[in-house]
Amino acid sequence: LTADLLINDAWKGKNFKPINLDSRGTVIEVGHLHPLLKIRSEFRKIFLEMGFEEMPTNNYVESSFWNFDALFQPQQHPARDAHDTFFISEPAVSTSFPEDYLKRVQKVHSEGAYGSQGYGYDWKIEEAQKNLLRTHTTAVSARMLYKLMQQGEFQPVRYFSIDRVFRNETLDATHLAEFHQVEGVIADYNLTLGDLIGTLYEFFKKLGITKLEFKPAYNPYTEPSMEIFCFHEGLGKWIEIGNSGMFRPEMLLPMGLPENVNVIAWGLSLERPTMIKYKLNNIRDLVGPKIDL
Ligand SMILES: COC[C@@H]1[C@H](c2ccc(C#Cc3ccccc3)cc2)[C@@H]2CN(C(=O)Nc3ccc(OC4CC4)cc3)C[C@@H](O)[C@@H](O)CN12
Repeated sequence: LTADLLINDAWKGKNFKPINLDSRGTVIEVGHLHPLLKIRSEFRKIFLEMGFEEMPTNNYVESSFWNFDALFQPQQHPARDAHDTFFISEPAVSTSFPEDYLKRVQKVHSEGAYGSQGYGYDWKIEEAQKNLLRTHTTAVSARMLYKLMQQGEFQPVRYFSIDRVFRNETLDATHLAEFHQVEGVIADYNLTLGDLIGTLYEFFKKLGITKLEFKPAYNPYTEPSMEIFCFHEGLGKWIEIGNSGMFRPEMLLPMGLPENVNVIAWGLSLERPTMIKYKLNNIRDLVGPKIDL
């Protein structure tokens, strides 16, 4: 039956086969959501359910100041080396920083402050000005905590972010030069390590993970720090599922946060849970060019 047959009633002389109401429509090849984006939506839903506000992470290029110095990460730390970090040649530097805050950061690194002896090195602004591809979304968490105190009186907040970070690492089956970091941050009065552990139990329970173990770890910007492990029933073994800690006073006090405010935070990647859920062994099956070698 066509439009022409309908126009001049020619259809009336034609024999049509009976309509088969049980037949299925033509299958139309449609698009699919990328697995990473599906898992990202799952994490976003969990954070929103827990009362977290999403941080603005749309700046892949960051200054060394916000990516490292603001986090009390010393300028000679190996992670700030070109072997681990992608530095940007154009624009090579950022030059506008909050003057008084920058001075407090310089002091806490070089001479020490707030009861901390600092690192005792000659802190250089040129090092802090170097632009890079952010190595963690914790740079955004630092910006948000500083901004919080610029808006007036401290108030408790819960922030989260899920976005790309870049590390100049050796590539292998499970590591690319970039991955998506998932990060949760809670700032409130008198938070303890118990609050961090309780929050982690609540967060991972929503992922169906209940058997957690914590191992002491080290991060330049958190003390204490803990690696997070879970017993994965499907894999039948303990696996590392993230890292966490309490931001150091040397990071928080220069921002102007009150002494009785603590900030707990944790991070994990988006790729690892996605690869496990979709039973992928090579990260290139998840991202990157489809090259059949
Ligand atoms: C250079 O590697 C960094 C990345 C990535 C990572 C590590 C640490 C942080 C962090 C942090 C942090 C700490 C303190 C304060 C703020 C942020 C973020 C991402 C994962 C972190 N990891 C990781 O995601 N593992 C993971 C997470 C979830 C998961 O779900 C399955 C259903 C059960 C499975 C696995 C652990 C390892 O994969 C690790 O080898 C690789 N890590």
